[in-house]
Amino acid sequence: MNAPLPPTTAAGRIALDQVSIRVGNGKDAFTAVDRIDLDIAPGEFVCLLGPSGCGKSTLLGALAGHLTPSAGTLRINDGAITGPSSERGLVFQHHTLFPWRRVIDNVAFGLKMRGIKQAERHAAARELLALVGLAGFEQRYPSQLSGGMQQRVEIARVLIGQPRVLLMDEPFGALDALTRLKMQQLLLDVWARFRTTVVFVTHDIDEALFLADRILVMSPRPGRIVEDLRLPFARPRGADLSTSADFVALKRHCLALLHHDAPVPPLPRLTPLGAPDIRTLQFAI
Ligand SMILES: Nc1ncnc2c1ncn2[C@@H]1O[C@H](COP(=O)(O)OP(=O)(O)OP(=O)(O)O)[C@@H](O)[C@H]1O
Repeated sequence: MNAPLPPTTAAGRIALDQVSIRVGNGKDAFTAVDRIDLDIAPGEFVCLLGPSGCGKSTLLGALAGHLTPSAGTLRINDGAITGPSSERGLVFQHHTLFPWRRVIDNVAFGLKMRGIKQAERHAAARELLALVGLAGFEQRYPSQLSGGMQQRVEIARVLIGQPRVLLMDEPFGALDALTRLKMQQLLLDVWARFRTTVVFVTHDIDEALFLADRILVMSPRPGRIVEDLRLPFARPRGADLSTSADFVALKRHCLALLHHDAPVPPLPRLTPLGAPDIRTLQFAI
C-alpha cells in the first residue's frame, strides 16, 4: 500500500459553468441553485456562506455527485462529475460512523473495502487518529466518545481515502462553541498538511472568516453567488484573529450582505497581516 497520507500536491481543481439545480417534483419543482460560475484552485479553502435554504447543501450535493444539475457543467480536474467518487470526501454535521465498530475499524473501513490487509490498514488508521489528536482511543466505540471526538474520527475516516476534495456540510454545527473553535483549529492544521481542496458550508460568518481563503456569499433562494470575497489574513491563524479590526470589518460587511434589507457598507481599507493586500478582495457581482 502507498503511504496513507495524501500527497500535498494532490490536484483538486473544481470548475462550475452556469450550474443550475432544480429540486422537488412536478408543480412543486423549483430552482434551488441558479447559474453558478466558479473556479476553485487546487488546495484552496472555500466557504459557502448564505442564509438557511439558499441552496448551499444542494450545491455541495452536486459536487459530491449525489445530485445532477439541471443545466451547466460541473468538473473536477477536468473530468465531469457523474456520480459519487472516493476522490471527494464528505463530512456532515452528524457523523456516519458504524456504532458497532471500534474507532480504528471505522477509520480503516475504506481500506478494508479496497482489500488492504489488517496490519496495514490499522497502521494507516493509527497515523490519522494521532493526527486528529485521538491516539489512545483506537479501541473505543463511537458512543464512548464526545461529539467533537466523533467528528475527529469522521475526518480521519474520510482522509484515509486520500480525497482530492473535502466537502464539508456544517461539520461543526452540532458542537458546543468551545469544541467548535478547537475543531476549526484542528481542521486548519490538518488542511495545512494535506492541502486538500476544501468546500465548507456554513452560516456562521466567524467560522467562514476564520477558516477560508475565500468566502462565496450566496443570495436567498434561488442561490446565486453574490460576492466572491478573498480574505487577506495570513496563515497560520490563531484565536486572536477574530478580534482584529480587519476581521470585525469583514464580519460587518458579510452581515450586511446576508441581511438583504440593509445597505452593504463599502469595504473598509484593510491592513493585511501579510501579502496579499486589499486588491485581492474581488467581487463577482
Ligand atoms: N429533494 C428536495 N426536494 C424538495 N426541496 C428540496 C430538496 N432539497 C432541498 N430542497 C429545498 O431547496 C432549498 C435549498 O435547500 P438547501 O438544503 O440546499 O439549503 P441550505 O442553504 O443548505 O440550507 P440550511 O443552511 O438551512 O441547511 C430549500 O428550500 C430546501 O427546502
